[in-house]
Amino acid sequence: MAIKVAVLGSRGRMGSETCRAVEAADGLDLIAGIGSDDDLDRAAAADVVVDFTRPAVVMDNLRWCIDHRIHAVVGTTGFTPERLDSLRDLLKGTDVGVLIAANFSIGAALTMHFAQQAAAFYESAEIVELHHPDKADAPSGTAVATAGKIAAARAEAGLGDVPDATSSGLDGARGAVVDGIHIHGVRLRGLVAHQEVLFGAEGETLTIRHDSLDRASFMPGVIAAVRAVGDRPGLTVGIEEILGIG
Ligand SMILES: NC(=O)C1=CN([C@@H]2O[C@H](COP(=O)(O)OP(=O)(O)OC[C@H]3O[C@@H](n4cnc5c(N)ncnc54)[C@H](OP(=O)(O)O)[C@@H]3O)[C@@H](O)[C@H]2O)C=CC1
Ligand SMILES: O=C(O)C1=N[C@H](C(=O)O)C[C@H](O)C1
Repeated sequence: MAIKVAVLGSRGRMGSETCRAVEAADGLDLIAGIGSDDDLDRAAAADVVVDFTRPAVVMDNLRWCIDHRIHAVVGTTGFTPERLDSLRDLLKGTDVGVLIAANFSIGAALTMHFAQQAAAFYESAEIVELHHPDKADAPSGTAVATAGKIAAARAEAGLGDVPDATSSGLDGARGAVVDGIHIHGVRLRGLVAHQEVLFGAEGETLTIRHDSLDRASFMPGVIAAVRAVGDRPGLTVGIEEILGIG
């Protein structure tokens, strides 16, 4: 039987791309596209809700999904450790699956995986994320997730703080610091979603770069997550396990 899918944020950049991908996918049936003015009850018959909305509304959407026993695939950014803990609490004792990924592209998942592997070998690490200028949040969710993985690998390897002698400068000149890793954000017309992870040690640097040139790049991951989420009760963070690199 087809999986019935509702898309929240269906008139947005990612939501509209997702509606097209769901309609084109075998075994998936798009039953509702929901915008900010629409009643969520239009999604009540869905097996899976896909959320590409805004950090400010996504938690309310997920509470509604869990209350209605509907699985959710979430690409919206803004998931702090506190938000993830509160979702785990809400999911306890249910068979609902929620899968959240800051980035559904294969290349971004591989970038994070490679960055985590490289992190233990380099004294310095910084991230540059580059996006279209209509993006509302900074730094990107992908950069925040990447910083978390690098920081965890550094801690496990016993590395201390990244070296940085800056003692004076303009606010923001060294980027935002997430888990001890500096993240620099670029917003430029013409871009979609791009990230460079830079590592440095004495006499060498390593740069891992990923470019999403089209939002189509996110769709294989979204569709795979929609197919998988019903068999994964509880909270899944990232698509690494679905790709077999988790
Ligand atoms: N995980 C991933 O792979 C990716 C994640 N993202 C993330 O996805 C999110 C959306 O990005 P993007 O599509 O570019 O943003 P857009 O601004 O293009 O789309 C967001 C949409 O959400 C709608 N919306 C807002 N509130 C609600 C609500 N309560 N119910 C239903 N719809 C609502 C908006 O409608 P309205 O205009 O009417 O307010 C808008 O159409 C961001 O957090 C972004 O970072 C983006 C790309 C890839
Ligand atoms: O807003 C975007 O466009 C993107 N958002 C996600 C993020 O913040 O990491 C994923 C990707 O970078 C595109």
